Amino acid sequence: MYKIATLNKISSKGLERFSDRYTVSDNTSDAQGILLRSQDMHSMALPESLLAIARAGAGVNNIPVDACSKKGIVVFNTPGANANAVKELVLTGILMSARNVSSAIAWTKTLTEDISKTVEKNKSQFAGHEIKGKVLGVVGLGAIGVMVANAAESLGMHVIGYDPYMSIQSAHELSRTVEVSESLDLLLPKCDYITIHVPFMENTKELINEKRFSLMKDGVCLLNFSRDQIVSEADILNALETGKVRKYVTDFPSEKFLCNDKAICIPHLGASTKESEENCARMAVDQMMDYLENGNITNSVNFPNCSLGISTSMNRIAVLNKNVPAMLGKITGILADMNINISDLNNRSKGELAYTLIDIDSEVDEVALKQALNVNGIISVRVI
Ligand SMILES: NC(=O)c1ccc[n+]([C@@H]2O[C@H](COP(=O)([O-])OP(=O)(O)OC[C@H]3O[C@@H](n4cnc5c(N)ncnc54)[C@H](O)[C@@H]3O)[C@@H](O)[C@H]2O)c1
Ligand SMILES: O=C(O)CC[C@@H](O)C(=O)O
Repeated sequence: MYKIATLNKISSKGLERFSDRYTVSDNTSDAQGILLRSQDMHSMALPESLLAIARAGAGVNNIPVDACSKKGIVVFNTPGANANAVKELVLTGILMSARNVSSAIAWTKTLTEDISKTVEKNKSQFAGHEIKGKVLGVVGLGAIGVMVANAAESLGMHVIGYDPYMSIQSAHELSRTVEVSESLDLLLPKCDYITIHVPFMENTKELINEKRFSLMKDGVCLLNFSRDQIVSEADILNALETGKVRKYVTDFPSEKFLCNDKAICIPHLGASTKESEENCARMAVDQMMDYLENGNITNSVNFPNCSLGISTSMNRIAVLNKNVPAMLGKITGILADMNINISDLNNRSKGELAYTLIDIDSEVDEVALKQALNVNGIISVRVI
């Protein structure tokens, strides 16, 4: 039996995929797997039993990924599974800002009498502009950025994108007519709207700051559906105050934005659609089960993708190790010394980490194997 703990509400469309070999609860003690959405795990003690964490979503900044790598805990996310939901809310944000929708609705709700006359007399204060022909800058051309760029183009916007690490898949999916900028600083002065779609990491912390605001057009609209700390709070508040930024549409409200008329605050709803929650949950559960039952890794953010398909051999050995020279030779040498015959093997690396899956046709003494493989560079060993 495998024990799975959920830290957030995970769609039943995902949870129902667990077979009767699994129990699911919110109790993390003795859990082999954790499923979560945005719950912050940084101050949580990781149970010794934990083998994998699956984030039903894209961002993993709520998970202590480095600590997990050291302990041999594989961290998964669900790339692209919620991208369409975010794209639709970003377009909503652009249109709401262009047509002053949120302030207009708030004003309309204050009306008490003679409503149609008052509306016609005063509506001009909320007159907006069309987005057709306006320039949109998309920072980060991953799953969400590419969808936003393509959709905005089809609404008549001219789109400029920037992503120094764009994947082949994104390059393939991005509309040919989207202009690709060589640098962020060259993109900023050209845009009427700028939308951020990069992950939150050390090098994207306050990516949008005072210096970057100074490069933008006066009256630009900034949209942040990525993470709060990618935009400097003090600097965006100042930019709203001076009028450099006309509107800030954010999925990450804080006290200071709630009382600012120029901020359109959304309560982290980017991924909150039935479809997206189901997609993320299905993908997270499938990846978790394939890892626990077969040792296969798909869409991990710390360990490499590696598969030997469904396990049909007598035993499968899964070794998480450091990506240093001679590891594979060491592992296979130890198996040879134990008179274990290898029938299939896959070894993959990603940055400083590597993973080796080995199918064997014989029984194995798990305790003796783990003892023999307790050598420098090996993080963990599992017999499946
Ligand atoms: N609001 C929400 O509910 C919601 C939902 C999903 C994702 N997100 C956030 O959006 C982020 C992006 O999601 P995604 O699914 O598109 O992820 P993704 O990994 O597909 O795309 C991120 C892109 O950013 C690029 N990038 C990284 N650093 C960059 C930099 N300095 N400048 C420009 N580009 C850079 C990467 O190369 C990648 O192509 C997530 O990490 C998450 O924080 C929020
Ligand atoms: O789970 C959510 O609601 C938000 C997910 C989102 O922030 C993500 O990074 O995928």
